[in-house]
Amino acid sequence: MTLHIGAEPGQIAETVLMPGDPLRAKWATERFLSDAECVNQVRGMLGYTGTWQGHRVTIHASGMGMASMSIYAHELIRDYGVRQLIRVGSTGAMQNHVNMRDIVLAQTCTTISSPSQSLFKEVQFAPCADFGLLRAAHDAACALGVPVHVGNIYSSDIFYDERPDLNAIMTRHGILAVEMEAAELYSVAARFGARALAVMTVSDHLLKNEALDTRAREQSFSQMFEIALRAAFAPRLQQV
Ligand SMILES: O=P(O)(O)O[C@H]1O[C@H](CO)[C@@H](O)[C@H]1O
Ligand SMILES: O=c1cc[nH]c(=O)[nH]1
Repeated sequence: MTLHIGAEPGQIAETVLMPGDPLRAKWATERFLSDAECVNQVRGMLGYTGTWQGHRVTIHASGMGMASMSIYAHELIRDYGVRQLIRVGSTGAMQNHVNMRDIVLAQTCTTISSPSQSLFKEVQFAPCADFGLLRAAHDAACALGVPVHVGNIYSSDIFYDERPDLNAIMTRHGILAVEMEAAELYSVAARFGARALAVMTVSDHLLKNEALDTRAREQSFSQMFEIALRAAFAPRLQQV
């Protein structure tokens, strides 16, 4: 047990999928995993371990925001020996060519504040995805015929943003979409030598003012989970 995770040693798999929403973790477990057991309920941050096509995997929520992600990624890697972490989240598109429900793979993340900044100070660290996971996720999306975009995203620590000028700068510089966890996930994974990737579904469009409802965000992102699971267990990665 850690301060925030109630699982016993060995109850968490080396691969963890991390949705922000605990109820998305429950939904995805019921849909994708066999022989699943609930391994964490502390603070309602649900985590489940089971198998997908014979591979052991944990689906554990991160909560919203980089402060919350930072705690779970840290404890999962440091205390439970997790080796690869894939965020499975929703995101808001910032480009016209990115459409609702498209998949966004975060190659790198831009941020103006994150928990890791207290460590980096004047260093402008560039959090980036594990290339093997990124390539495997892109392959999986293409094989499934899902529209997919790979590039820079904006990890913000504010959902109700009062800085439209900032969003405009991000859009001008080609940033695909905004979300609230990936930069910190990549930074913590880098610190501990683990692999990380963020696979996201476009749930909102900042330029077109479109949005999915709450139920869709919780229970309709099956392609995103399929892509994340295929990427995690792509045959090539077993040899790493
Ligand atoms: O749907 P999740 O994975 O929670 O991701 C996005 O949704 C939340 C905001 O509504 C933030 O956590 C953001 O990153
Ligand atoms: O607009 C959005 C949509 C999802 N997540 C965010 O952080 N922002």
